[in-house]
Amino acid sequence: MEWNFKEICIVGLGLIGGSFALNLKLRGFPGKITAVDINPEAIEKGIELEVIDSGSIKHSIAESADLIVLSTPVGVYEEVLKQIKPFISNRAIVSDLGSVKGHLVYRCEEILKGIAPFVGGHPIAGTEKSGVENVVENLFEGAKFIITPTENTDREAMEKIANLWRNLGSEIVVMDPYHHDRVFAAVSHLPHVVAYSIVDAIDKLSKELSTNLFQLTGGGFRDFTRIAMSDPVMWRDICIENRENLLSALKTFRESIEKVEKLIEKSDGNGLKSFFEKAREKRRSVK
Ligand SMILES: NC(=O)c1ccc[n+]([C@@H]2O[C@H](COP(=O)([O-])OP(=O)(O)OC[C@H]3O[C@@H](n4cnc5c(N)ncnc54)[C@H](O)[C@@H]3O)[C@@H](O)[C@H]2O)c1
Ligand SMILES: O=C(O)C(=O)C[C@]1(C(=O)O)C=C[C@@H](O)C=C1
Repeated sequence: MEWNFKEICIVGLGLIGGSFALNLKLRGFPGKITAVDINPEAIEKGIELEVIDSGSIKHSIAESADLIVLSTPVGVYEEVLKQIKPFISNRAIVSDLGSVKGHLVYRCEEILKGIAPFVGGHPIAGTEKSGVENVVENLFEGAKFIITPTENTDREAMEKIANLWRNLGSEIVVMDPYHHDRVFAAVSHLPHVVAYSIVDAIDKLSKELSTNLFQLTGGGFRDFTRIAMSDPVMWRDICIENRENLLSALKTFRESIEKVEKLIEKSDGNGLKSFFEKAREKRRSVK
């Protein structure tokens, strides 16, 4: 296996940054792994779990890295890049693992102009948990890793990032950054917002019925709302950074809800059956 990098510094050592570090180690990455986090406990835990070799709350730890990977919530990217900028070596590449790309990728390129090449990336794997204490072995194995180049992207840097993720067992998909945001507004951001909203609705219904409905839930509720246990800061930032695409996906979702609502109102059995059949076939086609 060719690794191309000698020292990787992860900025934001949470579930995803920590899982990235852990799986680099499990796959035999021979170099050093360091991390920066505003939370000293994340660094302590990362060292204790042997996920990183060393870490700090100071950005200066990144100065010997030849790869710096952002894995904070997307809302602080700008602040983080400005803080780390003075410490980026002239050999380093900067990449990220964030859930929103589009304008953010261009903003990162702008901040790093003349300093380091930036390669936007997004692993399509995760869990509803957060924090380095919840790292997952083989999280990226068989998962897609989206790379979002722009017309400015350094192709050699991009190939090195693609190779690194292939080494972790991921399948590389190359996508335009703005297209990425429309796609993931639909398949990831919309379901999360809907899951949080379902919980909100059931909470209201609990009050209406003077019954704690959450004590009476079964598998349907559990399967549907697992992701409503996801980190609120991460999802706040995703919703704001991908606002336009998410609003447009929500509009389409509202049309679907209105459609099924009308069928129920009319007690249209055939209509409902065909609506459910179509959705069932689509869902069954997804592995
Ligand atoms: N959780 C998922 O399923 C998932 C999947 C793919 C991508 N992502 C993306 O990965 C990134 C990280 O998500 P996560 O689930 O690991 O979140 P997390 O909450 O587990 O970890 C985020 C870490 O960033 C640190 N942090 C916050 N602000 C910081 C700052 N200014 N400087 C340095 N560190 C800071 C936090 O202390 C925390 O340790 C996000 O951008 C998210 O969109 C998440
Ligand atoms: O499995 C989960 O808990 C996830 O939410 C993972 C998930 C997703 O929506 O599929 C969440 C956000 C990411 O950017 C990528 C993956």
